[in-house]
Formats: sequence, C-alpha cells, structure tokens
Amino acid sequence: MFSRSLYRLRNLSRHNGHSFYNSSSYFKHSALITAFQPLLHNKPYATTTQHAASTSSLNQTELAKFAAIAESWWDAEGPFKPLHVMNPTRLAFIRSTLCRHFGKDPFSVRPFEGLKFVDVGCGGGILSEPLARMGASVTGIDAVDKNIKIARLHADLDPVASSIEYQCTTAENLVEEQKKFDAVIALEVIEHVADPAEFCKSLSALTVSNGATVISTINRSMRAYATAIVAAEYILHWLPKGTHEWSSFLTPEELVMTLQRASISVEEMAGFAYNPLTGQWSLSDDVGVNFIAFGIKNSE
Ligand SMILES: C[S@@+](CC[C@H](N)C(=O)[O-])C[C@H]1O[C@@H](n2cnc3c(N)ncnc32)[C@H](O)[C@@H]1O
Ligand SMILES: [Mg+2]
Repeated sequence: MFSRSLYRLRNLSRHNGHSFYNSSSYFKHSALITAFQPLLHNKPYATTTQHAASTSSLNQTELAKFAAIAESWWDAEGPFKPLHVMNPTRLAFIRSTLCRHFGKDPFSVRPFEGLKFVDVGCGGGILSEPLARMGASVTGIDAVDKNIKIARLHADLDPVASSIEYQCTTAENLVEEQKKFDAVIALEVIEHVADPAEFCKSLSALTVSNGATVISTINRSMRAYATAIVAAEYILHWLPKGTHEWSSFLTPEELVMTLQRASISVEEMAGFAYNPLTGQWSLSDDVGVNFIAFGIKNSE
C-alpha cells in the first residue's frame, strides 16, 4: 500500500531538481521574501522559560515559543491541531518503514514490542503515546520542562502510555549519558534547533548500529513559504504567527547530506499532501513542503 506514495531516494533529483527554487541565495534576494520581511521578523514570543541546561542544540527563542503554548498540547483544535491531524499519516510512515527494517509484522497490534525508541523533542507526547501503544519502550525528551510535565500528566491517564519515560533534557545530554536506542525519532524539531548538523550527530550517536532514524520537517521551498508560513500562520491561523522561520527549513537534499555526514543513510522519504476538502493528510511523492525521512545508522 505504501509503494505508490513513498518517495524513494533515487527520485530526489526528479522531485526536487528545482535548484533555482531551492537556492538560498535566490531566496535571500527574492522580491517575495522582501515583501514579507515584516512577517518573517515578527517574533511575538517572550524569551524567558524553564528548560534543559544550555547545550548546542538549544535555540532559546524557539523554546520560548513552545513554552508559551504548552497548555494546548492536547487541545485537538488548538495550535497543535496540525500535528494531531498529521499524526495518523506520520505514524503510517513510521509503522511501514520501521516494521520493514526491524522485521516486524506491520499488521500486528503491537509491532514495536521489544524495541527501544526515543522521541526527541516530544512536546506533550502526541507521538510518544501511540508509539508506546504500538509496543515500543519509549523515552520522550524535550528541552522545555513545561512540555514534559504536560506529557507526563497526560500519559498517566492511560495505563499503556504511563510506561513512557519522560525527561526534560536534550539529545546531546543523552549522548553524554551513553544512552542508545533502536530507533531515534525527531518529528518537526530540526527546524527549531540551533545547529542542525550537530543535532543530527547527536541523533546518530544515540542510535545503535543498524538502528533507525526518522526525521520530519519542512522544505525550504517557495511553496513552503507560501503555505506553511503565510497561509498556515497569517491567513488560516492554524499556527501562532512566528512559529516558523523560513530560513531554518532544510531541503530534502540538505537533510540527506547532513544525515549522511552523521553516518545515517536515508533510505526512504515521503511528502505529506493536504486535502482541503477532507482536511486530511496523506503520504505523497511530493516533498515540496512537509516531508519525512527514514534512515539507517551505518554499522561501525
Ligand atoms: C513542533 S514541536 C514537535 C513535537 C513532537 N515532536 C511532535 O511532532 O508531535 C517541537 C518540539 O521540539 C522541542 N525542542 C526544540 N528544540 C529542542 C532541542 N534542542 N532539544 C529538545 N527538544 C527541543 C520543543 O520544545 C517542542 O516541544
Ligand atoms: Mg515546526
């Protein structure tokens, strides 16, 4: 069922060959970006909040954005609605790729039984909880203490989710503690960290040899600027204004290269397509805006 919608790595150039559109120098000087400059620099968030001790991946301004709306994590109509609505689609990708990789039955109720996952930048646990219900032994970490408190409270409402270990920390702190996981998952986080390359190195160091990494983010494309920022934040109000900095987005090629340098080979990629008629997302070959990648840690 996936073979149609999955974006294979060999197709990268076909789908993302618009080097003109993906050139950051083009965008820095584009008339459109200049016209929207006030929006790009609108930062309506306070910058003081309680979070993990300062380490390389932390961007204080970004963390303050999430602390400011932490109470809303489980409000399915609130600022995290897009993540709630996308959840079944991203879980379908994770189920498919990880079951294939770990030789598990994708039709099983608890296919991830016996596997250790870490959900990096777990927020309120929107992804950690279903992963735990699918049998994984889940550690959820987030740099914002408030997020972890909310994640803990919510998980404790469910006997299965209450097995999740939540911790206010960073990937690099877990590396120092020499923690290792079968799968390292960081969805919608890399565009909010201070140094994506260092962040990927930490994710890699947390992954066992031949383990899996799953990352989702937003493409630094013209279309992403128009939809994920202008439409989602300023027209539709799906997300608070200033949630995303266009310049922090990564193109699929950049993500592949960054992971490659961190000893992770991207094997599969898919885009997320939004259907405005149904309000649902589905996996697609189109990685022009939102996309997700699955990679394998090279054996040492
Ligand atoms: C858009 S949310 C994504 C939440 C969750 N991964 C999901 O997709 O449902 C980004 C999360 O990453 C966290 N975060 C940002 N930078 C981080 C870092 N350097 N280390 C750990 N967490 C971070 C934020 O606090 C926030 O909860
Ligand atoms: Mg984001």
